[in-house]
Amino acid sequence: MSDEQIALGLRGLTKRFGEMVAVDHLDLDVPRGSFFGLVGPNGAGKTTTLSMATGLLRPDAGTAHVLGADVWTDPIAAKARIGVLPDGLRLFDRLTGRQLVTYAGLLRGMDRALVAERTEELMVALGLTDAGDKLVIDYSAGMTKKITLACALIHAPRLLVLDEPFEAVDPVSARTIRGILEDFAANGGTVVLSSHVMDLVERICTHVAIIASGQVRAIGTVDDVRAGMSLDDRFLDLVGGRTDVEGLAWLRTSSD
Ligand SMILES: Nc1ncnc2c1ncn2[C@@H]1O[C@H](COP(=O)(O)OP(=O)(O)OP(=O)(O)O)[C@@H](O)[C@H]1O
Repeated sequence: MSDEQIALGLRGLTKRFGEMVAVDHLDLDVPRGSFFGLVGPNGAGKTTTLSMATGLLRPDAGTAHVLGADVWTDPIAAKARIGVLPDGLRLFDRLTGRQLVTYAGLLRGMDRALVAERTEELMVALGLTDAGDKLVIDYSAGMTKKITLACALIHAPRLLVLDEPFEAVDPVSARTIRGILEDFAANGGTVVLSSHVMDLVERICTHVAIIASGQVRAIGTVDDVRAGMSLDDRFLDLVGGRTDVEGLAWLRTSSD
Protein backbone atom coordinates (compact mmCIF):
# COMPACT_ATOMS: atom_id res chain seq x y z
CA MET A 1 0.00 0.00 0.00
CA SER A 2 1.37 3.44 -0.88
CA ASP A 3 1.43 6.19 1.77
CA GLU A 4 -1.44 8.00 0.02
CA GLN A 5 -3.66 4.96 0.45
CA ILE A 6 -3.09 4.74 4.20
CA ALA A 7 -5.46 6.60 6.52
CA LEU A 8 -3.77 5.45 9.72
CA GLY A 9 -0.25 4.00 9.75
CA LEU A 10 1.28 2.63 12.96
CA ARG A 11 4.93 1.55 13.07
CA GLY A 12 6.67 -0.15 15.96
CA LEU A 13 4.21 1.31 18.44
CA THR A 14 5.18 0.29 21.97
CA LYS A 15 3.86 1.08 25.45
CA ARG A 16 4.97 -0.33 28.78
CA PHE A 17 3.27 0.11 32.11
CA GLY A 18 6.01 -0.79 34.60
CA GLU A 19 7.14 -4.31 33.75
CA MET A 20 4.11 -5.01 31.58
CA VAL A 21 4.32 -4.47 27.82
CA ALA A 22 0.79 -3.42 26.85
CA VAL A 23 1.61 -2.74 23.17
CA ASP A 24 4.60 -4.50 21.69
CA HIS A 25 6.18 -3.08 18.49
CA LEU A 26 2.83 -2.99 16.78
CA ASP A 27 2.59 -2.31 13.01
CA LEU A 28 -0.77 -1.65 11.40
CA ASP A 29 -2.00 0.03 8.21
CA VAL A 30 -5.61 1.11 7.85
CA PRO A 31 -6.52 1.67 4.17
CA ARG A 32 -8.34 4.87 3.24
CA GLY A 33 -12.09 4.45 2.88
CA SER A 34 -12.11 1.24 4.90
CA PHE A 35 -14.32 0.28 7.81
CA PHE A 36 -11.66 -1.22 10.02
CA GLY A 37 -12.40 -3.37 13.08
CA LEU A 38 -9.89 -3.87 15.88
CA VAL A 39 -10.68 -6.94 17.95
CA GLY A 40 -8.88 -8.74 20.73
CA PRO A 41 -9.40 -10.23 24.16
CA ASN A 42 -9.71 -8.08 27.31
CA GLY A 43 -6.37 -6.46 28.04
CA ALA A 44 -5.01 -7.11 24.51
CA GLY A 45 -3.93 -3.49 24.12
CA LYS A 46 -6.66 -2.10 21.87
CA THR A 47 -7.45 1.00 23.92
CA THR A 48 -3.76 1.68 24.54
CA THR A 49 -3.08 1.38 20.78
CA LEU A 50 -5.95 3.67 19.83
CA SER A 51 -4.93 6.20 22.49
CA MET A 52 -1.38 6.34 21.09
CA ALA A 53 -2.71 6.50 17.51
CA THR A 54 -4.83 9.55 18.29
CA GLY A 55 -2.41 11.57 20.38
CA LEU A 56 -3.99 10.85 23.77
CA LEU A 57 -1.16 8.71 25.16
CA ARG A 58 2.53 9.15 24.36
CA PRO A 59 4.16 5.96 23.03
CA ASP A 60 7.47 4.72 24.48
CA ALA A 61 8.54 3.97 20.90
CA GLY A 62 7.15 3.97 17.38
CA THR A 63 5.18 6.35 15.20
CA ALA A 64 1.58 7.03 14.23
CA HIS A 65 0.60 8.85 11.02
CA VAL A 66 -2.89 10.10 10.17
CA LEU A 67 -3.30 10.73 6.44
CA GLY A 68 0.40 11.51 6.26
CA ALA A 69 0.62 13.72 9.36
CA ASP A 70 2.72 12.50 12.29
CA VAL A 71 0.48 12.45 15.37
CA TRP A 72 3.34 13.23 17.75
CA THR A 73 5.51 15.68 15.77
CA ASP A 74 2.72 17.42 13.85
CA PRO A 75 -0.23 17.08 16.24
CA ILE A 76 -2.22 20.07 15.01
CA ALA A 77 -2.40 18.78 11.41
CA ALA A 78 -3.02 15.20 12.54
CA LYS A 79 -5.71 16.04 15.09
CA ALA A 80 -7.61 18.27 12.64
CA ARG A 81 -8.18 15.13 10.55
CA ILE A 82 -9.31 12.83 13.36
CA GLY A 83 -12.54 12.46 15.26
CA VAL A 84 -12.17 10.34 18.38
CA LEU A 85 -14.63 8.52 20.58
CA PRO A 86 -12.33 7.50 23.43
CA ASP A 87 -13.06 4.84 26.00
CA GLY A 88 -14.20 6.20 29.36
CA LEU A 89 -13.60 9.83 28.50
CA ARG A 90 -14.33 12.32 31.28
CA LEU A 91 -16.82 14.74 29.79
CA PHE A 92 -17.81 18.18 30.95
CA ASP A 93 -21.02 16.64 32.16
CA ARG A 94 -22.42 19.77 33.80
CA LEU A 95 -23.06 21.10 30.31
CA THR A 96 -26.20 20.21 28.41
CA GLY A 97 -25.80 17.91 25.40
CA ARG A 98 -26.24 20.82 23.02
CA GLN A 99 -23.66 22.92 24.90
CA LEU A 100 -21.15 20.06 24.92
CA VAL A 101 -21.33 19.57 21.13
CA THR A 102 -21.16 23.34 20.62
CA TYR A 103 -18.10 23.48 22.87
CA ALA A 104 -16.41 20.69 20.85
CA GLY A 105 -16.99 22.64 17.62
CA LEU A 106 -15.75 25.97 19.01
CA LEU A 107 -12.68 24.23 20.45
CA ARG A 108 -11.91 23.09 16.91
CA GLY A 109 -11.89 26.75 15.85
CA MET A 110 -15.07 26.48 13.81
CA ASP A 111 -17.32 29.42 12.99
CA ARG A 112 -20.13 29.82 15.57
CA ALA A 113 -22.97 29.79 13.00
CA LEU A 114 -21.63 26.60 11.39
CA VAL A 115 -21.28 24.98 14.81
CA ALA A 116 -24.91 25.85 15.65
CA GLU A 117 -26.13 24.45 12.33
CA ARG A 118 -24.19 21.19 12.60
CA THR A 119 -25.06 20.75 16.28
CA GLU A 120 -28.78 20.79 15.44
CA GLU A 121 -28.27 18.38 12.53
CA LEU A 122 -26.30 15.97 14.72
CA MET A 123 -28.89 16.12 17.52
CA VAL A 124 -31.60 15.22 15.00
CA ALA A 125 -29.55 12.49 13.30
CA LEU A 126 -28.68 10.87 16.64
CA GLY A 127 -32.21 11.17 18.08
CA LEU A 128 -31.10 13.51 20.86
CA THR A 129 -33.26 16.55 20.10
CA ASP A 130 -35.46 16.10 23.18
CA ALA A 131 -32.44 15.50 25.42
CA GLY A 132 -30.47 18.43 24.01
CA ASP A 133 -31.15 20.73 26.95
CA LYS A 134 -30.62 18.09 29.62
CA LEU A 135 -27.31 17.96 31.53
CA VAL A 136 -24.97 15.25 30.21
CA ILE A 137 -24.52 13.92 33.77
CA ASP A 138 -28.20 12.89 33.62
CA TYR A 139 -27.76 10.98 30.33
CA SER A 140 -27.93 7.19 30.13
CA ALA A 141 -24.79 5.30 29.00
CA GLY A 142 -26.10 5.00 25.44
CA MET A 143 -27.06 8.67 25.25
CA THR A 144 -23.60 9.61 26.54
CA LYS A 145 -22.06 7.48 23.80
CA LYS A 146 -24.16 9.27 21.18
CA ILE A 147 -23.37 12.78 22.42
CA THR A 148 -19.64 11.92 22.48
CA LEU A 149 -19.97 10.68 18.91
CA ALA A 150 -21.59 14.00 17.96
CA CYS A 151 -18.56 15.79 19.47
CA ALA A 152 -16.26 13.56 17.39
CA LEU A 153 -18.15 14.35 14.16
CA ILE A 154 -18.75 18.10 14.40
CA HIS A 155 -15.56 19.17 12.54
CA ALA A 156 -16.12 16.67 9.68
CA PRO A 157 -12.95 14.61 10.26
CA ARG A 158 -11.51 12.32 7.56
CA LEU A 159 -10.69 9.55 10.03
CA LEU A 160 -12.95 8.40 12.86
CA VAL A 161 -11.44 6.36 15.68
CA LEU A 162 -14.11 4.85 17.87
CA ASP A 163 -13.53 2.77 20.98
CA GLU A 164 -16.53 0.43 21.41
CA PRO A 165 -19.03 2.75 19.66
CA PHE A 166 -21.98 0.37 20.02
CA GLU A 167 -21.50 -0.55 23.66
CA ALA A 168 -24.62 0.28 25.73
CA VAL A 169 -26.42 1.58 22.64
CA ASP A 170 -29.95 0.30 21.94
CA PRO A 171 -30.70 -1.49 18.60
CA VAL A 172 -32.49 1.49 17.07
CA SER A 173 -29.65 3.88 17.91
CA ALA A 174 -27.09 1.28 16.81
CA ARG A 175 -28.78 1.16 13.42
CA THR A 176 -28.71 4.98 13.24
CA ILE A 177 -25.03 5.18 14.19
CA ARG A 178 -24.19 2.43 11.74
CA GLY A 179 -26.00 4.34 8.97
CA ILE A 180 -24.05 7.52 9.75
CA LEU A 181 -20.73 5.63 9.77
CA GLU A 182 -21.48 3.72 6.56
CA ASP A 183 -22.40 6.93 4.80
CA PHE A 184 -19.19 8.52 6.10
CA ALA A 185 -17.06 5.60 4.79
CA ALA A 186 -18.92 5.47 1.47
CA ASN A 187 -17.94 9.10 0.91
CA GLY A 188 -14.22 8.63 1.40
CA GLY A 189 -14.02 8.74 5.20
CA THR A 190 -12.25 6.01 7.15
CA VAL A 191 -13.62 4.38 10.29
CA VAL A 192 -11.54 2.48 12.84
CA LEU A 193 -13.49 0.88 15.64
CA SER A 194 -12.76 -1.53 18.43
CA SER A 195 -15.38 -4.04 19.43
CA HIS A 196 -15.87 -7.32 21.24
CA VAL A 197 -18.88 -8.18 19.14
CA MET A 198 -17.58 -10.41 16.35
CA ASP A 199 -20.92 -10.63 14.54
CA LEU A 200 -21.03 -6.87 14.30
CA VAL A 201 -17.46 -6.60 13.03
CA GLU A 202 -18.16 -9.34 10.50
CA ARG A 203 -21.29 -7.55 9.28
CA ILE A 204 -20.11 -3.96 9.08
CA CYS A 205 -16.33 -3.94 8.70
CA THR A 206 -14.42 -4.33 5.44
CA HIS A 207 -11.10 -4.98 7.23
CA VAL A 208 -10.10 -6.36 10.60
CA ALA A 209 -7.04 -6.80 12.81
CA ILE A 210 -6.95 -9.32 15.62
CA ILE A 211 -4.73 -8.12 18.47
CA ALA A 212 -3.49 -10.21 21.38
CA SER A 213 -0.79 -9.41 23.94
CA GLY A 214 -0.10 -6.09 22.28
CA GLN A 215 0.68 -7.59 18.88
CA VAL A 216 -1.20 -8.05 15.61
CA ARG A 217 -2.06 -11.73 15.13
CA ALA A 218 -3.98 -11.36 11.85
CA ILE A 219 -4.83 -8.45 9.59
CA GLY A 220 -6.56 -7.99 6.24
CA THR A 221 -10.00 -7.94 4.72
CA VAL A 222 -12.62 -9.61 6.88
CA ASP A 223 -12.86 -12.48 4.36
CA ASP A 224 -9.08 -13.01 4.35
CA VAL A 225 -8.85 -13.05 8.12
CA ARG A 226 -11.89 -15.35 8.52
CA ALA A 227 -10.31 -17.84 6.12
CA GLY A 228 -13.62 -19.64 5.54
CA MET A 229 -14.58 -19.76 9.23
CA SER A 230 -16.73 -17.43 11.28
CA LEU A 231 -14.71 -14.53 12.67
CA ASP A 232 -15.60 -15.74 16.14
CA ASP A 233 -14.03 -19.19 15.54
CA ARG A 234 -10.98 -17.69 13.87
CA PHE A 235 -10.59 -15.29 16.80
CA LEU A 236 -10.73 -18.12 19.35
CA ASP A 237 -8.24 -20.18 17.33
CA LEU A 238 -5.79 -17.30 17.10
CA VAL A 239 -5.93 -16.04 20.65
CA GLY A 240 -6.32 -19.47 22.21
CA GLY A 241 -9.27 -18.34 24.25
CA ARG A 242 -11.16 -21.62 24.45
CA THR A 243 -11.47 -22.80 28.05
CA ASP A 244 -13.57 -25.75 29.09
CA VAL A 245 -16.12 -25.02 31.71
CA GLU A 246 -14.80 -27.41 34.32
CA GLY A 247 -14.48 -26.16 37.86
CA LEU A 248 -16.96 -23.89 39.62
CA ALA A 249 -18.67 -27.09 40.68
CA TRP A 250 -20.10 -25.23 43.66
CA LEU A 251 -22.11 -23.13 41.23
CA ARG A 252 -24.02 -26.18 40.01
CA THR A 253 -25.16 -27.38 43.42
CA SER A 254 -28.03 -25.69 45.07
CA SER A 255 -27.57 -25.08 48.75
CA ASP A 256 -31.26 -25.19 49.67
N1 LIG B 1 -2.78 3.41 32.74
C1 LIG B 1 -2.44 2.14 32.88
N2 LIG B 1 -1.61 1.74 33.87
C2 LIG B 1 -1.24 0.45 34.01
N3 LIG B 1 -1.63 -0.54 33.19
C3 LIG B 1 -2.44 -0.21 32.17
C4 LIG B 1 -2.89 1.13 31.97
N4 LIG B 1 -3.70 1.15 30.86
C5 LIG B 1 -3.75 -0.11 30.42
N5 LIG B 1 -3.01 -0.93 31.19
C6 LIG B 1 -2.78 -2.37 30.99
O1 LIG B 1 -2.40 -2.55 29.64
C7 LIG B 1 -3.00 -3.72 29.10
C8 LIG B 1 -3.78 -3.35 27.84
O2 LIG B 1 -4.92 -2.59 28.24
P1 LIG B 1 -5.96 -2.02 27.18
O3 LIG B 1 -6.95 -1.21 27.96
O4 LIG B 1 -5.23 -1.36 26.09
O5 LIG B 1 -6.63 -3.34 26.64
P2 LIG B 1 -7.94 -3.53 25.74
O6 LIG B 1 -7.56 -4.45 24.64
O7 LIG B 1 -8.51 -2.22 25.37
O8 LIG B 1 -8.88 -4.28 26.77
P3 LIG B 1 -10.49 -4.36 26.90
O9 LIG B 1 -10.95 -5.16 25.75
O10 LIG B 1 -10.68 -5.08 28.19
O11 LIG B 1 -11.01 -2.95 26.92
C9 LIG B 1 -3.84 -4.34 30.21
O12 LIG B 1 -3.09 -5.36 30.82
C10 LIG B 1 -4.06 -3.19 31.17
O13 LIG B 1 -4.16 -3.66 32.50
